[in-house]
Amino acid sequence: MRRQLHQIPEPGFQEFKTQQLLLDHIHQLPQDRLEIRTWKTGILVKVKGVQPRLCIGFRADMDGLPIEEQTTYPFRSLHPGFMHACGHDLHMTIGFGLLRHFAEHPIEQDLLFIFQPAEEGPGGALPMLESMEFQAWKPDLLFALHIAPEYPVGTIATKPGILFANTSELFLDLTGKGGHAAFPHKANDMVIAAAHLTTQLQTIISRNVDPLDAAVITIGKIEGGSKQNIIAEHARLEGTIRTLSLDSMQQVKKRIEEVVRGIEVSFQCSAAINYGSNYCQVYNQPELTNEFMEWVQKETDIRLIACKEAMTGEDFGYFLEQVPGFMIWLGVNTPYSLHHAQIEPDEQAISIAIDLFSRYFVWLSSRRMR
Ligand SMILES: CC(=O)N[C@@H](CCC[C@H](N)C(=O)O)C(=O)O
Repeated sequence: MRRQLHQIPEPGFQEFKTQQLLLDHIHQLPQDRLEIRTWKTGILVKVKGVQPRLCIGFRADMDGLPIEEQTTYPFRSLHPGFMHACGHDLHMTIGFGLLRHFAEHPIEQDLLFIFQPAEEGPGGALPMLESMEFQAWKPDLLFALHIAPEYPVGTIATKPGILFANTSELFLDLTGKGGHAAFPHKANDMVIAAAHLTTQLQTIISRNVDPLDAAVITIGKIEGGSKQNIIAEHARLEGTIRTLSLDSMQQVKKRIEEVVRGIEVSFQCSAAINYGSNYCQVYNQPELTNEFMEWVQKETDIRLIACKEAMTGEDFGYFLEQVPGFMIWLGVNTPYSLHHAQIEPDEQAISIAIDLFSRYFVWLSSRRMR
């Protein structure tokens, strides 16, 4: 299933084939305890418990990334320019594996499996959370995982409290006066303005943010100009801001606005700032997370790492604002990072995660019954 999903990566809110493939598999399961709803390109599946007193949820994200795949896989992406380079194909397969397990072996409690679109952007969690479909089935506890290239298979990592950062997308459009390459004094070159802006943005991190309160600005894409001998009238920078505190997010945005105003003056151009979508931090409910970490150490052979927080973003944070739960990293042992065209996560991690969460849900279910 992971390999089928890997071949059809789709951008956020366009996960049509992904949704259909998941639905085809879900419809093949024993249906007597299942209730299935779709929401946009997402899916919610409830597994009715034997004597339910609460509902335990698991969320998997569904979208791919605009990356041209360069893996050695025989099952490479069939969608040119798109790739599952953030492990959502594994996340969905693990979600489905858990769903299949509990459709065949129901437990006391109700379970909710959430297949959520658009995690990479513009963010499916918040609108899904607000939807009638989700609110009608809102779980009492909710869990998720994310693959971690740097950890060996058989390892998980997590921590109570903040796990992932606050994020904001960043889009900057610079407009000046184009012209002939030979007459720079008669134009306002937006390639030069973009180059200065890119480096000045980094001084916000190094000079304006408390070094003990981590923040990141990454410009991942620059576009500008149309030909080598034409001075560019327009340039566009696309990036993302990450901060551990909301105060730093506000401070960074304020400084970006000041730096951009300076660029307008020094390069005699106009600039537009758009912050795109924002995600709140992923905050693991401390009691539940500590309890889970103790349980893993006592009851499983999994190697547990008490990790530090990371500057990754995840719209799962919005779910955790409303429902207690946590997220963990799942070791998949690959030398390439998330969002890299050559990432090849070890598929053995899939069954390890299914086994881990199925045992945890059974334990949680009987424990919460007492
Ligand atoms: C786990 C992961 O890689 N998540 C993404 C979330 C992206 C949020 C948004 N589109 C942004 O770029 O700010 C990440 O890049 O951390």
